[in-house]
Amino acid sequence: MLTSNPLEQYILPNAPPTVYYIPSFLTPQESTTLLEKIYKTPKPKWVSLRNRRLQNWGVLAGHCPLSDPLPPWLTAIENRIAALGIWHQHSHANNCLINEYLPGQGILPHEDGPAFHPTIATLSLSSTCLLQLYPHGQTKASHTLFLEPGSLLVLDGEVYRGFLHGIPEQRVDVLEGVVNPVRDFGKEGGRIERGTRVSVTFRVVKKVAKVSVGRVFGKRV
Ligand SMILES: O=C(O)CCC(=O)C(=O)O
Ligand SMILES: [Fe+2]
Repeated sequence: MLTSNPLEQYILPNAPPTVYYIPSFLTPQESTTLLEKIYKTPKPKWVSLRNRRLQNWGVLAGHCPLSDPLPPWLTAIENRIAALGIWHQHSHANNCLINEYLPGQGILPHEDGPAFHPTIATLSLSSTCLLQLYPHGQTKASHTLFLEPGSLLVLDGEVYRGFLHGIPEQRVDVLEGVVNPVRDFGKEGGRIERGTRVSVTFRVVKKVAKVSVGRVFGKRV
């Protein structure tokens, strides 16, 4: 079948619009290089939280978009992602959040919120995990995705705005009703042990609102 948009073949039809999942987006060499760079980063760059640790690169929400470019090793991989055309009018991401989860760690259901353009692109490295979607106001997940190392997941539009996403804090994932193909990782009901997983999430921090000249000095002109 001819499709006008090469990304269309990666849409998950059983997920809310629009989830793209590309299983082997990274080559093994790209994955290795990315992990080496992440672990070579000086220790103070890591921020430790209760259930994961993270590095935040590029523009931070509320900061000037020109303030802090991504480092070249992230720009190289972002260029590959941007070539898919996922950032719409923005053309490139300007923020990258790197999360490291030990087995049993995860991230509670949350939304990334209005500070970002409503598209997220996440690379998974080193371990598989489940990512669950929760319609706003519901505590039960409506959709479960299986993320394998080397994959790229893109959440765009309605699924970004109308759903929370979370990674269950568990050491073993059970393949139950997963909405994307799990290939040779297991069958329905199969159990998969988590290893240490690293995710690399690119986003576009929206332009900070311009402060009017008259208000800079605390009064209107
Ligand atoms: O690790 C992931 O795949 C998701 C990370 C995430 O949702 C976040 O940092 O906001
Ligand atoms: Fe998130």
